Amino acid sequence: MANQVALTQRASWREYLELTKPRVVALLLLTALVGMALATPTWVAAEILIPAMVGIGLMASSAAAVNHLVDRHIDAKMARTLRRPLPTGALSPRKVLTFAMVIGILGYIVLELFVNRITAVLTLASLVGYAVIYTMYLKRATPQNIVIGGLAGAAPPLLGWTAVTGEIHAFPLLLVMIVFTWTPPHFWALAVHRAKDYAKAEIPMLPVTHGIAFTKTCILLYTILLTAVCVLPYLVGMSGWLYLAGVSVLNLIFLGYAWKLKYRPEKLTAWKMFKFSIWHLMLLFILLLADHYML
Ligand code: HEM
Ligand SMILES: CC(C)=CCC/C(C)=C/CC/C(C)=C/COP(=O)(O)OP(=O)(O)O
Repeated sequence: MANQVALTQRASWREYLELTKPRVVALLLLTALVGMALATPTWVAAEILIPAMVGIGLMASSAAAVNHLVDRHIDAKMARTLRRPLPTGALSPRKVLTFAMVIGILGYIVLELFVNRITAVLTLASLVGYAVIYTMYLKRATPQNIVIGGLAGAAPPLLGWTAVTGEIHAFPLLLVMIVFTWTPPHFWALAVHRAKDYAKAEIPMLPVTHGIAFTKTCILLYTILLTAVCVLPYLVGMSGWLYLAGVSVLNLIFLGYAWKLKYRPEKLTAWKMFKFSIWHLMLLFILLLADHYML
């Protein structure tokens, strides 16, 4: 009996954790950390680093939980998402709403009290951008949904920077541009792989509205654009040769995938490109960090 109770409790913890899209939030937090680090020549003071990571992490998790809540009916129609806590009935909509509100408000208070107003307000704007503008409106309205909605997910490097300096600067905006141009190849590669799922759920993702061939062309064009945007931190003197050399290798591999997907696709090329997109962005931000502290 006691074991049974412990098992139920553990299962429910896992479900709340799943609501927060933990791996996505972890990568968002890495980009915020790099935004903080690049804002100062020394290491970031723990008094800012800890509350900024906690506050941004809580608010991004809250946005992810709202996305689970609002999308529960379409998630139930797609093979990839039908085992989520709301479609399975493991959590009720009321519990998810309460959870999202509690962690969202907590995150805002942490940023407002221990970081600064500008970071709190910009993080709130990102939460609204993803949970309301993207999830409730754009996702169902236009195939450009993820391009525009991508701005919310691209904001964390700027949030990190403002947490340390209290002001907006062109340097973190370059990092925002990198994540912004990375998002279409990241998502459309997955959408090509899962096009049937999105069609079944009647979500107007690009492969559904404009076909697979056109989506692959867009992926290739955005990947070329991303390659150019990634050079900007080096050109403005924000990063050095270590970043430039590393990011060039990453971009060559990413371009290779985009080219293969368009002209020589195999069954799993789109899925492999999606998987690589995550390594691409993670290693790119680690390179920025290494370049900043090692050189
Ligand atoms: C509008 C923008 C975005 C859209 C539509 C999008 C879409 C998706 C989707 C549908 C998945 C799930 C794939 C699966 O079920 O395996 C995914 C996975 C992922 N995304 Fe994104 N994404 C976006 C932006 C971002 C951003 C900004 C980041 C981080 C900086 C990110 C990081 C990740 C990571 C780490 C995963 C893997 C999660 C896992 O393995 O559980 N995404 N993305
Ligand atoms: C405060 C702040 C920084 C907010 C960041 C917002 C955030 C969590 C962005 C992640 C983007 C993402 C995973 C989109 C997928 O949604 P989807 O509904 O298209 O994918 P799904 O079908 O897997 O749910």
